[in-house]
Amino acid sequence: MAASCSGNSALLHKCVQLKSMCNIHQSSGVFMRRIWTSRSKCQLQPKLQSKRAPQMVGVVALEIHAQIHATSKLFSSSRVGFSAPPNSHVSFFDASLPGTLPVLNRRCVEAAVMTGLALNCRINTKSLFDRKHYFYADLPAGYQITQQRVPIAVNGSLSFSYLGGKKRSETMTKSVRVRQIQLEQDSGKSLHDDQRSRTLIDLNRAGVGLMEVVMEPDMCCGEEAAAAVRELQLILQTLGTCQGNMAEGQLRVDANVSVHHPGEPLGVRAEVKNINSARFVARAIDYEIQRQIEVLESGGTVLNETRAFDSKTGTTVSMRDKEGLQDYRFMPEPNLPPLFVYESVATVPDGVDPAHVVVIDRLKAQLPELPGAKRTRLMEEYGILPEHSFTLVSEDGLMDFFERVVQKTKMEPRKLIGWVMKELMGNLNQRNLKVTQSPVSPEALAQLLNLLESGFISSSAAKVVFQEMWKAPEKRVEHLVKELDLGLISDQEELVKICQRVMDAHPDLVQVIRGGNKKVLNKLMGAVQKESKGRADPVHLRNILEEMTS
Ligand SMILES: Nc1ncnc2c1ncn2[C@@H]1O[C@H](COP(=O)(O)OP(=O)(O)OP(=O)(O)O)[C@@H](O)[C@H]1O
Ligand SMILES: [Mg+2]
Ligand SMILES: [Mg+2]
Repeated sequence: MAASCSGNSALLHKCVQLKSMCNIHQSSGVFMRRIWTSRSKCQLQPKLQSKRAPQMVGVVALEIHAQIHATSKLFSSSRVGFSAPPNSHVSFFDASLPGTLPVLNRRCVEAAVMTGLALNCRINTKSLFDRKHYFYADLPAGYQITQQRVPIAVNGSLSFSYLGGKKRSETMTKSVRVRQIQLEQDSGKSLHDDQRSRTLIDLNRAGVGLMEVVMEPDMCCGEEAAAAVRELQLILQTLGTCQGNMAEGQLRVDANVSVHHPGEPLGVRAEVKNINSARFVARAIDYEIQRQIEVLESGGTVLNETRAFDSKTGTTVSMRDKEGLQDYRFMPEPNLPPLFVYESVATVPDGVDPAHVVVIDRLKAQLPELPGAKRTRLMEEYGILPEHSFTLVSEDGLMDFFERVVQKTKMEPRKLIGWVMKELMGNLNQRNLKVTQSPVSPEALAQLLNLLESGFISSSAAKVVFQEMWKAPEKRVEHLVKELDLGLISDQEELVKICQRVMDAHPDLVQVIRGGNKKVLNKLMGAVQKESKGRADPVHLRNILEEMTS
């Protein structure tokens, strides 16, 4: 494998065909199955393969930096704003002027505790802050305040599901361990001015609160890691602890990747830093797994190094050697006392105002319904398919839209979901609109579906009305149906007349039906619906046509 694929382009080509073997629970959680992201050439050549040791597999762990959604920074009262003019949100502390001291922002601590609870972590009622030293122009103090020794939350898990399998229609469920969540400061930003060969520093981001979610090496391929990132993003957005906009750097992923033979100790990891989209996470990891396999198979060694993902070439490139060179000289932060949070109001010591401290029970009570629970409830309560529950939960506002329609209509949720997925989402996607921007309200859609359910209009007529509602949202649904003359034909004679006209126009079809081929009746029905603009009740129409062609 290595001999023929030493160049970058060959590697890239193979990477696209990467096979990642993952042992993973299926949705029932009862049995294990293997999934393949795609097939590699090697897998298709069993003769070559059989002489070799078992194939190496990837091992992946993520470290995710999530910017805390708060109005001010972690240790200062400066505002947090993504697109503010450079250096407009910088306090003396953020710029590390001598004599300034950190003051912990309670909102950031609450966000970390809520996130810890949502990720099934144990919350440390006493946690500590440390200094981690490194020298970058955008880190004015020369160190970052973080939580290396005792972080705020530990020993959690992140469960996520995604559609996988051969046809991408099976729900795969997986759980990865969360080692810890630590509170830390973000750095500033270096802006490189290539024309004048200089670097400018913007400290607006310096000191913004971050939660670093550190996972254990429990994943095996890019697809899994991307699904984990998407799920964490949704959880954080649901909690409101991070806005999760990856393009704006609110969620940044470092992917730790190694390869080994199953059953043997883990290999040396390389860390691909600062990946800013879930899709790139998948691509970077799959590339990196394949690169490391190539290196080892051609007799080389994998370096413990930091790499960067280049989205243009789809490759990872070395940034710096990590081992040995990086000594962070960790030390306790002398300007911050231990951080105490309390299990319940009852455990808050005398003399401390419970209103001014973080109480875990209080935050637990505020936890919203999380994405995983939402999906399960949607499937159990409304009997809808897993893939539909995914879309409902992932699209902002869609689940709320769906549930409001359910409340106001007599139509079965399982039938109704088709209207939401096909008609509503189809129209929104075509026009690049969000659910909240839909001109058709849930109430209006419910009225339309009620007319359909009560037999006042046919489903094809309802689709026409839906399009009209889109164009004229101010008009009442009943009014539109009348205006378009789309109510079902209740006059039997009129329907018989239309049927006769259609039969006269299609004598060939009538002959085939009379000859015994009853399936062709559907064609005749379609022609009548076309002629009547979908105004014939299908059951009634079938009865009439059956009689007239007998
Ligand atoms: N052999 C391995 N293969 C893949 N991932 C690994 C391996 N060994 C450790 N990891 C993962 O690497 C990460 C180590 O993160 P940690 O924050 O402890 O150290 P760091 O990466 O050196 O520090 P930082 O990136 O924060 O400066 C964890 O997510 C851990 O699960
Ligand atoms: Mg880390
Ligand atoms: Mg790291």
